[in-house]
Amino acid sequence: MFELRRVSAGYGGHVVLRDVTLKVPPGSVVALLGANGAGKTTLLRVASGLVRPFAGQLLLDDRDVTGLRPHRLVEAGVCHVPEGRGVFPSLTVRDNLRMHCLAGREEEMIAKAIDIFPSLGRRIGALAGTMSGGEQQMLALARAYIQNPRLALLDEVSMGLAPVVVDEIFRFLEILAKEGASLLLVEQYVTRALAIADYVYLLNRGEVRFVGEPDELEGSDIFKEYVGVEIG
Ligand SMILES: Nc1ncnc2c1ncn2[C@@H]1O[C@H](COP(=O)(O)OP(=O)(O)OP(=O)(O)O)[C@@H](O)[C@H]1O
Repeated sequence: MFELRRVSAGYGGHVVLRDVTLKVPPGSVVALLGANGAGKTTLLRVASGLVRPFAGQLLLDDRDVTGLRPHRLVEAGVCHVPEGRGVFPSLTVRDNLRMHCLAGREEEMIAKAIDIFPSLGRRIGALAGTMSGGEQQMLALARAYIQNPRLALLDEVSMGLAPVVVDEIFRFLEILAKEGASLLLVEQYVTRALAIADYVYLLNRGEVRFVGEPDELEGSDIFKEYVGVEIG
């Protein structure tokens, strides 16, 4: 179980998250929804150790991991696929993948990446920056996948991509979850996120306004109230 317990966080003196409690049970998919600026990206940054909370705790299997450096959280199985992907454009696909491989297991782990996204195999020697947005996103996801994450933090991973690529990415997310990873998913395609989610959190101005199962949200006006549009 991964948990943010009563977390407040932000940047400098600017408070973005206020007293946020959020739980990601083992093997579950949690969708984190909210309007632009609600604090979703900040919450993922807190979860991966990039932003240190002002108050509150991060717990991983009841162990207090608050204040651990990001690489320690990676070692504990927390993988962050950030907004903007974070791939290195001037490195090849192979070298982007190699940076996330364990010593001595490079070939096996790269094969695993190609197996899940065959198009990466066809571009293995290409510079990442020369690939399409969809291929770069697949590379970012493959880097997380080959590390066998226990918790994947996924920030708008389908943003700006063609529908056929979005389909492939959602198929991948289902495989990732079936293989046992927990997912914390920030996603603009709300209906698609709800279709694979076990639980939903709705964030508004840095506070949690709703926690429940997707069915409960679909039947209520609360999404429209805080996000300003109907679910769709
Ligand atoms: N590095 C930063 N320094 C200062 N303020 C920031 C920084 N990043 C985000 N903010 C502010 O924090 C607030 C929440 O931003 P955040 O990106 O977490 O929201 P979000 O829900 O992910 O929004 P979006 O859907 O637009 O990405 C906003 O007011 C934003 O301007």
